[in-house]
Amino acid sequence: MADGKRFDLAGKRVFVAGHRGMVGAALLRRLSREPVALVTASRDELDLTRQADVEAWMAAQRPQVVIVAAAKVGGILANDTWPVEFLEQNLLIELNLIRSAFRVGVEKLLFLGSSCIYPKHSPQPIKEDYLLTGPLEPTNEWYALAKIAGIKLCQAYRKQHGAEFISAMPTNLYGPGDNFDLATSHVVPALVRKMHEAKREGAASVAVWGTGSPRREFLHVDDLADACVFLLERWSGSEPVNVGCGEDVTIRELAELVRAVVGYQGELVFDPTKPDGTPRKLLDVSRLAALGWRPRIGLREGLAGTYAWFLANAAAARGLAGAAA
Ligand SMILES: NC(=O)C1=CN([C@@H]2O[C@H](COP(=O)(O)OP(=O)(O)OC[C@H]3O[C@@H](n4cnc5c(N)ncnc54)[C@H](OP(=O)(O)O)[C@@H]3O)[C@@H](O)[C@H]2O)C=CC1
Ligand SMILES: C[C@H]1O[C@H](OP(=O)(O)OP(=O)(O)OC[C@H]2O[C@@H](n3cnc4c(=O)[nH]c(N)nc43)[C@H](O)[C@@H]2O)[C@@H](O)[C@@H](O)C1=O
Repeated sequence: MADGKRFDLAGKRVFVAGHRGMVGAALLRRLSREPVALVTASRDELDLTRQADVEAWMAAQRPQVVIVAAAKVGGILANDTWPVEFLEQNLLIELNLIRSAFRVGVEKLLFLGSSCIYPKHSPQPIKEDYLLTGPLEPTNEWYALAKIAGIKLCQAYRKQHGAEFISAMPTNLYGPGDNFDLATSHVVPALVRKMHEAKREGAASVAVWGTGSPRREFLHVDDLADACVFLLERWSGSEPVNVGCGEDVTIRELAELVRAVVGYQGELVFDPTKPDGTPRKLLDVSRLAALGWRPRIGLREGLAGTYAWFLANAAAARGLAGAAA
């Protein structure tokens, strides 16, 4: 904790908003190891964009801890294609959850930002206080503005009311339960699916978006979930905390790694008509490291595990329902 005290999760009712998503599911796996009462609500049970429903549900369920892992999330093309949904839905979800958490006396709330909300040309590695110091990446400025508002709202509730609302800034995430729909997914699940299908069909090449030169830092979602529990117990500052692995690769290097993991023999063809996005967004993770947290899952090991999960769950994986494995 910024002030040294440790928040004790034991015996608490913990609401994981967005529990069916990649991060939410990882949080359930991680929290199942803690003596807590897990509280969840699917979108059918509770549409988090509907204020009155969220207020009524929170008043009835009275969670003591809330992790905001629910959001409208997508890759670079999805963000660029649907600015209204990425701005509007994320503002509504975070406003409803943060506001009703305060109204029902939630003891601690963790909000998730993202490395992509820092200024496009931040000095590297990116420190938490670089937020709002320059123009955003145009492809996801809508999502970024919503996320920045969420961080600021948590800071406002702490400043005005002393609320224990904290924020984390995860880097690019991947792992089991990711979204494999090629139109809306992030790069890792997209390349895993494309190379798997190319291998199965004997295709001579696989299209990789952009030039391959942008650099990205990738953290396995199980490491993120562990960092979230760590921060709930040990961080009580107003400032967000970067969560990453401290190293990055080019998209070309990532594609070559995925090709090796999938066992695809064909060519990679780079498509410069697709956006590269931010040239680099490596996080400075010294604040989290100073608290004593380290990631455990390396990229190659994590990609292999993700592909294994994909093979075992292809028929049911999001964006793949019914697709032949
Ligand atoms: N993936 C990444 O690389 C990164 C993600 N993050 C952050 O982590 C969090 C989770 O991301 P991730 O797990 O990848 O995203 P997913 O899309 O996998 O999960 C998002 C979850 O939010 C739920 N949700 C969305 N809208 C609503 C709604 N209106 N009502 C109820 N539930 C809703 C979804 O429900 P349903 O299953 O029904 O669709 C889903 O379970 C987000 O805050 C994201 O910004 C931060 C950095 C990187
Ligand atoms: C995670 C974080 O950051 C996200 O931004 P991003 O990191 O640019 O997201 P991305 O994973 O979609 O792309 C990473 C890079 O990879 C290249 N790339 C190659 N081939 C494919 C491909 O087939 N699909 C995709 N999606 N990208 C590809 C792509 O061109 C780009 O250069 C935000 O949208 C936002 O969601 C956010 O919170």
